[in-house]
Amino acid sequence: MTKSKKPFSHDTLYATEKPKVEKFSFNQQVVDVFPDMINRSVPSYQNIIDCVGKMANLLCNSNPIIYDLGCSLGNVSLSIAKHAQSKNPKIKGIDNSSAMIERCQQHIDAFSFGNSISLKQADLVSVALSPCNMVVINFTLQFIEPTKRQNIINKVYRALEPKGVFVLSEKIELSNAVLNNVLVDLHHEFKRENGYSDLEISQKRSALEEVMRLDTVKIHQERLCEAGFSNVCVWYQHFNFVSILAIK
Ligand SMILES: Nc1ncnc2c1ncn2[C@@H]1O[C@H](C[S@+](CC[C@H]([NH3+])C(=O)[O-])CC(=O)[O-])[C@@H](O)[C@H]1O
Ligand SMILES: O=C(O)C(=O)Cc1ccccc1
Repeated sequence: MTKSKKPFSHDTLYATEKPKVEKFSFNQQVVDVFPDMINRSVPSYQNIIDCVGKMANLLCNSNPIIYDLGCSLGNVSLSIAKHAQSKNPKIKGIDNSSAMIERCQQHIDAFSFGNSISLKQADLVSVALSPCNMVVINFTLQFIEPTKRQNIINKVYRALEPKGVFVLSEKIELSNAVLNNVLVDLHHEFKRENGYSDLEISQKRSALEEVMRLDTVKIHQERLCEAGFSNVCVWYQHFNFVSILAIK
């Protein structure tokens, strides 16, 4: 029997007070509200998605192989398929959440780009990457245990062909506590403006505490340098959300 395609819902996961806030996980409940949650929680999310598609078109030659690591519902993959259509990309989306991958496949099937995107359920820590021309990790490294991050970046570097493109987007923290608090407050204000209450903001913050560990931009740059990247810049920042471009 085919699964019914439930429409996505408004995110109210943390709207009522919980006796105990469980650790955040990318389960079915999160998948069902994911588009609403990510757009209302990540400043300039849609703009970053569009720009990454345009970068693929600008920076890749014909027939590129492109990884979307931590693909969720495939928004990066779909943006690349759309903006870089004339380059005939072969896009590989990977995510370790079975609920996400299943819904991502339905989402991609609804578009006509299905034959350029293939999906796989796997953990970024252990998955092997084939030779490729571009890798995107959009807001996913932050969910991986910090001690395992360098190996993933090394693996990306080794898989990329010369002139290969790496886009790494992350929520960050600043080592300067005064400035860090300002950016955190600005982000919370962004969430309030998008309809989240103080209770929702604080319960989600507790849920994410052990699951999402943030690095500074300096740590990210050092990891990229350690892996071998010599061309690295921050190409986008909105509050405490950044996107870094590295070219091999
Ligand atoms: N170890 C892991 N291995 C593979 N996937 C993982 C792992 N840990 C977490 N994930 C997956 O990483 C994704 C993070 S969301 C990415 C948004 C997307 N890139 C987007 O541009 O829409 C970001 C967010 O929700 O803030 C989820 O789908 C997890 O299942
Ligand atoms: O919601 C937040 O506060 C965030 O930091 C971003 C986020 C977005 C979606 C899932 C997990 C974290």
